[in-house]
Amino acid sequence: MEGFDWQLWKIYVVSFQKANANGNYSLGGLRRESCPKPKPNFEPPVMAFPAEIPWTASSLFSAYASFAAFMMLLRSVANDLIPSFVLSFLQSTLQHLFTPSTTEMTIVIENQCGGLVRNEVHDAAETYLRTKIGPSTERFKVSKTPRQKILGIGIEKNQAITDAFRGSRFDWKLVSVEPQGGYGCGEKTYFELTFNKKLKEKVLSEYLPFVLDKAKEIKDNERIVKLHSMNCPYGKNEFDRGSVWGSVNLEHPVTFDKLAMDPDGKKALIDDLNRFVTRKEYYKKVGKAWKRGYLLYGPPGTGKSSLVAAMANYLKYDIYDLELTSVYSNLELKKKMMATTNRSIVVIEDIDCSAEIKDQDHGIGNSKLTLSGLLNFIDGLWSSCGDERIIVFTTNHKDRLDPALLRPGRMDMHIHMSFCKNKGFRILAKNYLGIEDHHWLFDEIEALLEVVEVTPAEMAEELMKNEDADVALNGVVNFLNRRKLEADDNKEKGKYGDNNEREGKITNNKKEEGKIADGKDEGKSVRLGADDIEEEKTESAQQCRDYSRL
Ligand SMILES: Nc1ncnc2c1ncn2[C@@H]1O[C@H](COP(=O)(O)OP(=O)(O)OP(=O)(O)O)[C@@H](O)[C@H]1O
Repeated sequence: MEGFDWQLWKIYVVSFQKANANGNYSLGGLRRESCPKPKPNFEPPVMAFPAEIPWTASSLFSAYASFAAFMMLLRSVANDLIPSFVLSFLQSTLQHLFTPSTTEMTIVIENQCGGLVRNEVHDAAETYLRTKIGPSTERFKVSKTPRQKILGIGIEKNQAITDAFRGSRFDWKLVSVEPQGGYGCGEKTYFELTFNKKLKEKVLSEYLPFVLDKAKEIKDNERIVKLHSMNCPYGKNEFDRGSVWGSVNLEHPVTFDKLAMDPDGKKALIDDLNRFVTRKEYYKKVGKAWKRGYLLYGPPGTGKSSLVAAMANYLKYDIYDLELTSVYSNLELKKKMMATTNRSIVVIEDIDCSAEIKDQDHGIGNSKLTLSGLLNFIDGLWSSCGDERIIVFTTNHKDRLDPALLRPGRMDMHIHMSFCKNKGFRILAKNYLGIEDHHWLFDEIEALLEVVEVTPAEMAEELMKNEDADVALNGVVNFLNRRKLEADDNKEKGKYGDNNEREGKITNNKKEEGKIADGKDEGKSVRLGADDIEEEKTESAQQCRDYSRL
């Protein structure tokens, strides 16, 4: 046949034989001696294999070009003649037959669960995998907002991260898809989690729950605790927009181990908090709102406010400082309480004297703040507006509180913050002077503390006066001796010694008692204090826990 390249035909036939019969031929090095010799007198157009054909690079290239052209022709003929569903069936069957079966499986974790609801697994993976960025990671993100104290790091798109969990390997990849929709369509991201097929059950029942738990723990640790106040001097930030509260970051560095408290009492409180935060299902089961009330009582300067800050730092709960003197009606109280968030501590400080309720001259019901309004928020309204709430009342005079406030179920735990005693002093000496063990002045100081009443705040002030332990502790001894002499001289001036400030407070509170009595005479239910509470009765009714043994 004129113009037909028989040499190319030979290459085609040879390579075809190799692919099917796994013979001796290979495309890169054709062994011409293996080719069947053409029959004598063999002539085109019958297939011919000239015996001595030189195999050059150009002839190989021409062969490839001819083969490609032939395949294209075949394909277009097949497309024209064979129905498309038959073609796709053949295609998938061939693919199934020739694709080696993989041992791996991939889970796709999208950022949304449908609609606008965030996929918690995606968010948890994002948080968790940040901790897995290591030397093998090629790219990752770094950011910082003005409110952040430390740099935030994040996973970069298409970056693979490898994790190990209980002896198994897991490969993660963050994939980003350009938004398809119009304006307002955010970037869509998803994680691909690839693992051995055999681990499917382990992934669903162990690994992913582990990632969720771990992410929650990381978030909790990173959480910045906020102090919300009704009259926040710094105004409202972007998170408080539309809220009745303003907030600042709670910078109070106090922790439980820095607090001068009886160790047993401190442990009991920490155990109680730990139990509370893990009992979501329990509260649901018994049909109670997930809340807890604490009453902190004791003289000024014994650490009541510090204890609230320590609780907030420990739980990573925000604090809402509710000043009852600025709340004028039950309705206002309701609005303020509804604007608080879950996982928060609502503090009402000095409830005995701050609750100088301002009745309005006009109106009834919600137009004034009443004790029953407050109780309703603790038991009724509060119960229905949120989870994981803690309410703390502080008072210098527990005996002046209305028994209704102390009823079981309202204040679950009563904590007495008392004067500085030996164990409390040791904690302060460690905090302020770094004394871990013993100091030669400790015995003298501890003997004085048995007979002298000083608050932890006063003791802390003395300890801060000098960094040299000997000098500071000598100062403490002198201070305690002075106080002892003064107390001996002024025993008749009352149990707080000659502290004029305190006397003033007591006097004022006594004045207030008068007011309260007057209020009751007038039949008003608005005074939160009470001057006729029997301590014994209240204590026994409450099964009150007293942690005064400092
Ligand atoms: N128990 C304590 N342990 C450690 N430090 C304390 C303790 N009590 C008081 N202090 C120190 O005294 C300061 C004042 O204490 P704090 O305001 O917590 O007392 P308080 O009982 O709330 O007083 P008040 O009743 O006047 O509000 C604290 O900042 C802290 O430095």
